[in-house]
Amino acid sequence: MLQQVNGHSSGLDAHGGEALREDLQEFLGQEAPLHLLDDLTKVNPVTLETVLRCLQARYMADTFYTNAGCTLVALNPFKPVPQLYSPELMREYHTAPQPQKLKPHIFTVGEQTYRNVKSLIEPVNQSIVVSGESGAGKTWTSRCLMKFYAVVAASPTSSESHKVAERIEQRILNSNPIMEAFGNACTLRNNNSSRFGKFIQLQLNRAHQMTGAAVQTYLLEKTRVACQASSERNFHIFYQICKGASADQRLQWHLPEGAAFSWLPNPDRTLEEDCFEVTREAMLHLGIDTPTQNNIFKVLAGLLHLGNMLFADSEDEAQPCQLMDSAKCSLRTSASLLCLPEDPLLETLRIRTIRAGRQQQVFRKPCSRAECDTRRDCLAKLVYARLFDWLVSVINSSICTDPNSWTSFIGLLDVYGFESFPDNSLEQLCINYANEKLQQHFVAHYLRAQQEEYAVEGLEWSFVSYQDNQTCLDLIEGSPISICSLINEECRLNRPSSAAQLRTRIESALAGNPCLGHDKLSREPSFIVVHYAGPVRYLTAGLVEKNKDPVPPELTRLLQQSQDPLLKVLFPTDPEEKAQEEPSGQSRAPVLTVVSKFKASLEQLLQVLHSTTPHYIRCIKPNSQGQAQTFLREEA
Ligand SMILES: Nc1ncnc2c1ncn2[C@@H]1O[C@H](COP(=O)(O)OP(=O)(O)OP(=O)(O)O)[C@@H](O)[C@H]1O
Repeated sequence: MLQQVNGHSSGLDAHGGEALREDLQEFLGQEAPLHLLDDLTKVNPVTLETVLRCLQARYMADTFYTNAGCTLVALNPFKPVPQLYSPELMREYHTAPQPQKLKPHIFTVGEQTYRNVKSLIEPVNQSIVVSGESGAGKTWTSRCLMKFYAVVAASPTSSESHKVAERIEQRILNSNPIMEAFGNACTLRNNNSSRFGKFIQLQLNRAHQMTGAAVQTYLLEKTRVACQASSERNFHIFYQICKGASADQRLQWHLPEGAAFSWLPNPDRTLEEDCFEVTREAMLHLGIDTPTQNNIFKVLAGLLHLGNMLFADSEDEAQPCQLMDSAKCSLRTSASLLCLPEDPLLETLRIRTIRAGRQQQVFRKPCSRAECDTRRDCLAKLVYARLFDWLVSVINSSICTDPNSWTSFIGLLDVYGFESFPDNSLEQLCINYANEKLQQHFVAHYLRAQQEEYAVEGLEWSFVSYQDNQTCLDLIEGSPISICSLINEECRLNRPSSAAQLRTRIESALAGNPCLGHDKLSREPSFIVVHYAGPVRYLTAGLVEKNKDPVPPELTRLLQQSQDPLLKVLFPTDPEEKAQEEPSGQSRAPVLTVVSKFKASLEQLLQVLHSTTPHYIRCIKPNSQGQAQTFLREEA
């Protein structure tokens, strides 16, 4: 990133432009050795064209890792390359006197990080930030790094401690199939797409052996339980139980072969991720016994039947909507699987209770068909999200050790990449906000720190102006007014406001920010945020409601009545919890919106990252079809 004074200027005056073209031609003329350039900073001149040519040449030569200064670029091979991840190779990088002299690899990053911990130079704790778009290989890379540490952070001398490390290592590795079964899904971009972010803290003792780990997850895409985009699927676990259940289990869970579920689209598509046995095995290893597993799967089957409960429009507004004839059986089955009384389940879905007046009188109001659907979906999302959090806590209690037994850690961050769809909403806003924060962290750490270091050392160099994304972050999260504060304000005031009004409020309050734009041609009310990775158009419709993520208290109370052992754990009848569940507008407690919770967890994460020495791996998807040996530059 740093440019020497005597090097080639990037300013394109007439002579400079000519010089650059000549350099470019000269560079591209040497096609043959291009793939041997193992550091993109050695590419000269550094242009999009030359960098992509270099990566392409390396990809075609089956060389998937390239340094880019302090970052490692990882190209997704889209084919198995077992020799690249063998334990022998791990040991080779681990024992090399100077691993950075070996070919670029994620193991170089892994080993460098490990040596940093051993060196005890502050900050001792390390983090590896794995970034890239969906399907680029972040989860794969994180998994490989975990395997690397499981091998190199085990003690070769003491067989007892080796066993302990292996046990912990195996448990840590076993957390992957569970989290992927419950948190990953097949999307248009990736058959095994993580629908949540995660930070794994690998904990090391004084002897630098792995003694435990802790997982923190971020923003599970729970809407997927009840709503899947066309050609996408629900979370893998639903397909696993439908495909992998035994005849006996099918009877117990009411899942006859070929049963159709509205929340289970594309069931005919079989993926390697559909392996129920792998999930069950991993759960067993982490201490989730067979009866508890069966309980989990029974509840999930209950949710599938819940999804088949379709309501008909009510002719009289004063009367509750009726269930469609075909859905009556689904009500019965769902109620029985969730151990809920049938009538209260139906009533809760179709009748809203409102408290009003000084005495908080309770009124019952029949819901419209759309409201019934929303309440049904909300019930499923509520159960699934709590189940996911509970699983993460079970995983943590199985892989965590006594806080006194570890002294340092290596954190692996696998976050969702930057997203831009034709229509974007709150989910993308949060994801892209997280990416802006990480980009800022990256910029601050490498570019600014290094340039300042050069200045202090008096080295001769020319200042490279880099894109600082503070303006964009001010727009999203700044104080006192930002997009986040404005949508939070709408939630707090709980006033009726249309999508158009929200757009106007955002546009007028933040007009001065150059990162805010608007799409004149857009028919739906929207605003544009010019992110570091490109402009994204967000629709304002539904933003406030999604941000509130309201859970009608009747739904929680209903689930607290369940006789199912798992649901009893997920929905305890704790008075404090009851108070928290009060919907916005009825409670005096400050509204905890999706955005404010996400912002708080992001700030916590950044604090952890700031306290560590960071390392970056940027995963790149060479084509969007997932094909090996294909590098499509226009898509990169
Ligand atoms: N190093 C690799 N070797 C072989 N195949 C790989 C490698 N990295 C990724 N893949 C393939 O690419 C697919 C997508 O990778 P992965 O799931 O890690 O992407 P991701 O960046 O985590 O995506 P998302 O953000 O959607 O979760 C994998 O399922 C695997 O088939």
